[in-house]
Amino acid sequence: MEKVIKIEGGHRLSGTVTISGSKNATVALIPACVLANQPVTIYGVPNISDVRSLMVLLQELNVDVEETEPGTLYIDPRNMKNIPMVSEAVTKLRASYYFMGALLGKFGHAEIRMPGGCYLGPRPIDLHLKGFEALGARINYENGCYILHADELIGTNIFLDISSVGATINIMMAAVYAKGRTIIENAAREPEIIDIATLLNKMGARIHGMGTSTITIDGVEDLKGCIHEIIPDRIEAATYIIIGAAVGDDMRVENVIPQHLDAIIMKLKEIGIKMEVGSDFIHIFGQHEQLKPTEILTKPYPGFATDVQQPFSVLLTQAHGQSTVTETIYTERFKHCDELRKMGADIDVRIPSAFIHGKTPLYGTRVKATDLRCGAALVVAGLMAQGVTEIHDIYHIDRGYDDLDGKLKKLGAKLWREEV
Ligand SMILES: CC(=O)N[C@H]1[C@@H](OP(=O)(O)OP(=O)(O)OC[C@H]2O[C@@H](n3ccc(=O)[nH]c3=O)[C@H](O)[C@@H]2O)O[C@H](CO)[C@@H](O)[C@@H]1O
Ligand SMILES: C=C(OP(=O)(O)O)C(=O)O
Repeated sequence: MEKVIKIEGGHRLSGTVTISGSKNATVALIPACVLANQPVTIYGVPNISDVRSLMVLLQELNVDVEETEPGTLYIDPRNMKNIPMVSEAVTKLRASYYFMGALLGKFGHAEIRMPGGCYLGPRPIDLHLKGFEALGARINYENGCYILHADELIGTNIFLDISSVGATINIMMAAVYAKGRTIIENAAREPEIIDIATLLNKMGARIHGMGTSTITIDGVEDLKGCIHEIIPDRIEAATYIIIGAAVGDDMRVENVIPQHLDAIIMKLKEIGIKMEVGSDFIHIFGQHEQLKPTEILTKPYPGFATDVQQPFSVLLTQAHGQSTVTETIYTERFKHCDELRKMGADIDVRIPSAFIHGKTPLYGTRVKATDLRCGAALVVAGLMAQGVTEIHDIYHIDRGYDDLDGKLKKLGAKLWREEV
C-alpha cells in the first residue's frame, strides 16, 4: 500500500497563500544551532519531513529539541554528545551533510554516513571535503562513513572551483571556531547563505561578505544562544506564483521577498503573465492571453534557480511555440519531462536542454514524483490537466512543501491523499 496525491484538474484557483520559512535555509540553520553553547530559538520553521529528519538527528546527538509552538524550534545543545551519525535518518535528506561542518567546527571531529536528498544526477561533495582539509582536517572514508578529524582548525584562503551552496555553508560552519581568518572565494551568493551567516553572527560569529562571492570568517572562541526568524522560501513562492499563472483567476502570494525572485518574475512577465509585485507579496492576475515561448538558462543566484526550472517547464507546455530550458547546475535534472510526457506534453530532452513544444493539453494519469521539484511540477500539471492525476512517491514532495494540500484547498483546488 502506498499513499498517493490525487488531483482533479481544471478548477480555477483564487485567494491568498502564505509562504512558509525557507526549506534550504532551515535545513542548514538547524545543524548550525549545535555550534552554539547555549539554547537557540528559531521561528518560521516549515512543517516538512526534512525538518522532522533533522530533529531525529539532533535527538540522536542528545541535543534537546522541542517544538514549543507550531513553527518554533527550541534547540539546546548543552548536553550534546558527538556520536557517529550512522542512522537511517542521515540518508533521508541532503542537508544532513551540514553536520560535517558543524561537528568538525565545534569538536574537531565528525563521523557521518553519506547524505541523501534528491537524485539530480551526480552530487559530489569534493568541494566540502577540500575546504575542510584546507582548514586542517584529515578525512577518511571507512565502511560508508566519512571520518573527519582536526587537532586544530586554522583559517586559510579557500577558492571554490564551483560556487556551491552546500560547500559555502559547510566551510563557513567549520571555520567559525577556527584560529584566525578564513576567506572563501567564489562563494555562493544564495539568500539562504546570508540567513545562515546572520544566525551565526547573532550567536557571536564574525562573518562578513555573505551574499557576495567573498566571505570572510574571523574565528571566535565562544558562540552563545540567540533567536532567529527564517527567511521566506523563494522556491515555494515561485511554485505558487507558477500555479497562479497556470490556473489562477486572481491569486496573491504573501510573505515573499520579491528581490529573491527577480529572475523568475522577469521570465514570467516575458511569457505574458500579468502581476503586481508588492513589498512583500506578489499578486497574479488571472486569465492571460496566449503565452509566449522563452529560453531559460539555470544559474547560481541571482540567476534563474534550478529548483524552479521543473515547475516552470509545465507552464511552458502552454506557450505557443518552442521553449528551451537549459540546465547548467544539474545537467540531468529532467526526469520530470518523462512524467509530463505521460500527461500529454511534447518535450524532447537532449542533455543539458529540454525543448518544450506548445501548446499541448494535459491529461490526468498516473505519474511519479522522481524528486522534490519533479513532484512540484506534477502538482502544477495536475491542477491544469483534464481529469484526475495520481502522483506516486509523494514523500519527495513532503520533504519540501509545508501544508501543500491545505494551502491548495484554501485556494479552491480539488486534491486528496489516498492509499492505493
Ligand atoms: C539543501 C539545499 O540547499 N539544496 C540546494 C543546494 O544543493 P547543493 O548545496 O547540494 O548544491 P550545490 O550548490 O552544492 O551544487 C552546485 C553544483 O556544484 C556541484 N558540486 C557541489 C559540491 C561539490 O562538492 N562538488 C560539486 O561538483 C554540484 O554537483 C552542482 O553541479 O543548491 C542547489 C543548487 O542551487 C539546489 O538545487 C538545492 O535545492
Ligand atoms: C534539490 C533540492 O533539495 P535537496 O538539495 O535537499 O535534495 C530542492 O530543494 O529542490
